[in-house]
Amino acid sequence: MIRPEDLGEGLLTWLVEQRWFRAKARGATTVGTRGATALGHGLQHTMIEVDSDLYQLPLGARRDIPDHLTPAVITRLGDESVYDATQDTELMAHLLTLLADGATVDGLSFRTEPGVTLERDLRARPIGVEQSNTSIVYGARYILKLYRQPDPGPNRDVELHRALRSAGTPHIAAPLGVISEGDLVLGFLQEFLPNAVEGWATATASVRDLLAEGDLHADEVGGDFAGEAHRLGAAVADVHAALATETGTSAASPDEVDAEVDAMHARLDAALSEVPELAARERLLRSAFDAVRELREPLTVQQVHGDLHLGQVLRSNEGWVLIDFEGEPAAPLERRRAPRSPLRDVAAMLRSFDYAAFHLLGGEDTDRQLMARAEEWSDRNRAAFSAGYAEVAGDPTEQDTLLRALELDKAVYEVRYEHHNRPDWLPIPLAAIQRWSMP
Ligand SMILES: Nc1ncnc2c1ncn2[C@@H]1O[C@H](COP(=O)(O)OP(=O)(O)O)[C@@H](O)[C@H]1O
Ligand SMILES: O=P(O)(O)O[C@H]1O[C@H](CO)[C@@H](O[C@H]2O[C@H](CO)[C@@H](O)[C@H](O)[C@H]2O)[C@H](O)[C@H]1O
Repeated sequence: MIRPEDLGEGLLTWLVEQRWFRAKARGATTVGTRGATALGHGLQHTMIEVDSDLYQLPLGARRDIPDHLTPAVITRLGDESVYDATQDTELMAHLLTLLADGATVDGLSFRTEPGVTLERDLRARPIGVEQSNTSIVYGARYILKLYRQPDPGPNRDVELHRALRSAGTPHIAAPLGVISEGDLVLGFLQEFLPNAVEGWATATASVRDLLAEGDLHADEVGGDFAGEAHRLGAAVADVHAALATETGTSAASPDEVDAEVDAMHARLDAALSEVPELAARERLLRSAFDAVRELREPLTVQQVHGDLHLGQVLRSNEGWVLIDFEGEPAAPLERRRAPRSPLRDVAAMLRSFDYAAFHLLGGEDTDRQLMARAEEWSDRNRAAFSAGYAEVAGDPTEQDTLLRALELDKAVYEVRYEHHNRPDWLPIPLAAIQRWSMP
């Protein structure tokens, strides 16, 4: 068995470089083993505790490392290189076999969903996209997501996919199997959509088309996205309706509404302390949040996606599919599981249209004509999305006070997110907040 403690500084240095390692600012100082299971074929499943956080780290070790595995090497131990096994196609193929067998190895169980029989011997490949976890694709049939920092208890991604599957919505990738250890869900196998394209890629291609055509309007260029935006709105509304049927809805009490508004103010406080440029808009933001306290209609809450944006929707041959129901990254488990207004997802997607429209333009001295075009694209697609949503689950624009507060709250969240992760993109949410404040 490989003991992570024996990998020393090499492991600590490697960990902080991984996209999925969450405590980057704090760094990694100590590593301990919380579980190690030999799964056969040289694959070792390992749970490590880095300082006080639990991570999943499948490991492999070889004397001679083939070229394609060199980037996965963590460090050397004796005469072997120890590496991240998620990048080893042979070892990952073995995981599919364990799932197909319904195996149990020590405490780890590999189970398919009821009625699912898996195809075996499919070629495994790491998906190789930027993501918070690590996913492996099998043939063109399945995708397995290994949660890098699994939460104890029911896994929201799995539970909500199961609920949506049972409601029969076509707007998800079917759940096919789960790898777990006790109450920790470690892996989730789903149908892979081979020809699907991320919403962000198609939307931003459309924006590029428009910006390249200085004289044409958004509805005149070849890559107009409004039809897709409309269908996406309807798909999100269908998912909300299905979640409401399967997991219920309730009316938030006045105290709960107050708590929600207090949380918006608290997020703003945190953002203000890090990004002083926001101070000029503080009054506008606080009054938009407080307006929610005065709403007359009861606030309906239910399970929602929780982290919706154009990178979380795929356009498949059959239509739009929503993925990744884990909820807002980095939010505490309780907050991710709590029922929320479905307008949170709507607001988040509206923000995403704004991002897609403006992400190419950057700072303040941008060409006015291009800014006007981007705004036109954003308005057109936001309206189309809302209209598509309205056809299935009620018009979100009729709740404009709530929608405005939720969009601004999301923009404040994005200010912090960009400040920490992509400072070059900070002007996008800042400029959006600035535009709102204009008459
Ligand atoms: N069912 C699927 N079919 C095809 N591609 C998928 C599927 N699910 C996810 N993907 C691809 O994998 C990427 C990461 O998936 P996601 O569930 O968002 O992982 P993470 O939680 O790590 O961000 C997505 O952006 C998408 O490109
Ligand atoms: O995809 P994640 O679940 O990790 O979500 C986080 O990262 C997103 C960026 O990858 C971030 O989304 C923001 O940028 C998107 C463009 O890259 C844009 O479409 C979104 O509207 C915007 O919020 C998301 O906020 C964050 O939680």
